Amino acid sequence: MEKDAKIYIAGHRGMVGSAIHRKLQEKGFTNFVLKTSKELDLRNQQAVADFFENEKPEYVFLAAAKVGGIIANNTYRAVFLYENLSIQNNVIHSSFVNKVKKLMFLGSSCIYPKLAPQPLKEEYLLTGLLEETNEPYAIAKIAGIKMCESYRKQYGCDFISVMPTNLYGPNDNYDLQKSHVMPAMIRKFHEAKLAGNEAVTLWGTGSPMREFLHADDLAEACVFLMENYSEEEFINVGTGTDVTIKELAETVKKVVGFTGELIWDTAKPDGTPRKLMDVSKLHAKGWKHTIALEQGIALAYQDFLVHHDTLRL
Ligand SMILES: NC(=O)c1ccc[n+]([C@@H]2O[C@H](COP(=O)([O-])OP(=O)(O)OC[C@H]3O[C@@H](n4cnc5c(N)ncnc54)[C@H](OP(=O)(O)O)[C@@H]3O)[C@@H](O)[C@H]2O)c1
Ligand SMILES: C[C@@H]1O[C@H](OP(=O)(O)OP(=O)(O)OC[C@H]2O[C@@H](n3cnc4c(=O)[nH]c(N)nc43)[C@H](O)[C@@H]2O)[C@@H](O)[C@H](O)[C@@H]1O
Repeated sequence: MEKDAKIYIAGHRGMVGSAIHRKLQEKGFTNFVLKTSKELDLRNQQAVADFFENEKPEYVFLAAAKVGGIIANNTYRAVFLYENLSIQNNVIHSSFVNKVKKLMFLGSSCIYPKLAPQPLKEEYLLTGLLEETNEPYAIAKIAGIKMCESYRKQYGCDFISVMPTNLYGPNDNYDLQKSHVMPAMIRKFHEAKLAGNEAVTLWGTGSPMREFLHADDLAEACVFLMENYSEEEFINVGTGTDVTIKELAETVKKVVGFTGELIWDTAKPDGTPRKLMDVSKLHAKGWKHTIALEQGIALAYQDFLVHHDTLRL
């Protein structure tokens, strides 16, 4: 990517899009096209077609999506399927029509079968049944992977897909009904500490295992892969290590400084028992994460405190 190349970051106000924007600026890129969902609703096919025809971006990071934690995915199943399919279909097809030089589609580790062997190798895609709570979202993400693969095969487009593991960091969503586990824990422990509560209630049994990558690490990987990866097969992005949700809770509790008890609400779903990424392909390409989990949680908590008034709560 040339330093003055015209870059469109779809979803630049979200956690991932804003991290990619910061990383590109840090690396000296200057020419961005940025639109909020109010300015350009990516579900609207004609609006997206007009935008690409007028702006002619050269590079596209597709980080706009309907995103949420386990309960949001399970509750708004139709919304997650319809909106994600619409957004990605419109952006990927318009990128083809308007001869975008390169596009990156962001998927998620939930594309893998629920009971796939661990760690998850890229070749395990479509080898078994998906986790029930996020099947519609995962189906949309798999369709996005196949869009990029098919546009490359049929039309020769340089469209790549990256599959990030569970993420956290600045600009995360802290709405307790819709968020992922990390922002939920940060907010719950913080508010319980301030209120002097004796216990915090968390979801499920605490036994599932999850891998966590800081959004700034992901953004660095995305810029690296945009510049160094042009293969048909998608690529996993993660740390290669995971923790139980109980272990995560203990670490977040320590960082936030909450000293009370944990209550596990087992009426809430656990989701996939484990989804640890195999990151050997990414490491072989020359990229490795740098932010350790406890350090990353401290950074995220700091950001939560500083930007509390403007966060999605
Ligand atoms: N968070 C995770 O743990 C995680 C893990 C793996 C993969 N990912 C992937 O990373 C990508 C970004 O996720 P994120 O966590 O950054 O989500 P996020 O913070 O919720 O940001 C999503 C962004 O998408 C934009 N958007 C949503 N609907 C839109 C629409 N109809 N038109 C235009 N823009 C729209 C929103 O723009 P406005 O702010 O302007 O409304 C928002 O800023 C997604 O593809 C997600 O699947 C996330
Ligand atoms: C990355 C995303 O991961 C999502 O799966 P997934 O890791 O289970 O999503 P999370 O919502 O992060 O939940 C991870 C684990 O943490 C538990 N958990 C404990 N307390 C809480 C809490 O207060 N809030 C939340 N949200 N969880 C909590 C939850 O039951 C689950 O076992 C998928 O639904 C998406 O499709 C996407 O792939």
